[in-house]
Amino acid sequence: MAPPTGLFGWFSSLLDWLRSLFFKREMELSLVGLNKGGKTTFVSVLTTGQYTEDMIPTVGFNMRKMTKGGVTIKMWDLGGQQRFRSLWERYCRGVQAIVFVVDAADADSVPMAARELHALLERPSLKGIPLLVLGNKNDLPGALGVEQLKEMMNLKALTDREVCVYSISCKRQSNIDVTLDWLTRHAKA
Ligand SMILES: Nc1nc2c(ncn2[C@@H]2O[C@H](COP(=O)(O)OP(=O)(O)OP(=O)(O)O)[C@@H](O)[C@H]2O)c(=O)[nH]1
Ligand SMILES: [Mg+2]
Repeated sequence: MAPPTGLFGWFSSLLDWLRSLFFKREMELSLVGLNKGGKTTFVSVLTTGQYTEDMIPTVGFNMRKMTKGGVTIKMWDLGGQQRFRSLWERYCRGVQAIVFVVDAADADSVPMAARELHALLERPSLKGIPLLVLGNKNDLPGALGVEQLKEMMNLKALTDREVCVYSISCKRQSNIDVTLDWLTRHAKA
């Protein structure tokens, strides 16, 4: 971790540290979404702080763990290719949040992403689990914004759970901090 600068930075790291001593919490989340959306890249940015260009498609799934402000986050990073989508439901059961990553710069893929999302969330085993939709690759020209994604993916129809949407870029590391804040707020007490 980079040393904090100034008194405020020092004080806030101290608070983080104290919080982590007294309030250890954990959470489990699953990352789903069509292939090439950027799920594995997102996990890599969160855990290493580095953006790497040459990701290989996920076969089956990967599991990664990280700790942030006393919250241990266990992440199931699932393969998005057609043949792995039948695994999603099993790995989403019992998690504190489902994170659905969309390639916001590939508008043609959004209807298919929306179909897969709604089909997944119809499963009774996943009832009520909070959903975070990440419109990734907002560094690319023409990337869809939050309102466009809400509309195109018919997110208004999801009324039985908390739904949040952020526009992010793993490449520019934009909005990664607010995403991580949302996640840690959903840890088990
Ligand atoms: N421009 C841009 N490209 C990105 C961004 N995030 C990821 N990519 C690229 O998108 C491609 C796919 O990324 P992955 O992380 O492998 O996607 P995935 O969702 O894990 O794909 P599967 O494992 O097949 O489901 C890679 O070439 C990444 O470099 C981003 O924020 N901006
Ligand atoms: Mg992947």
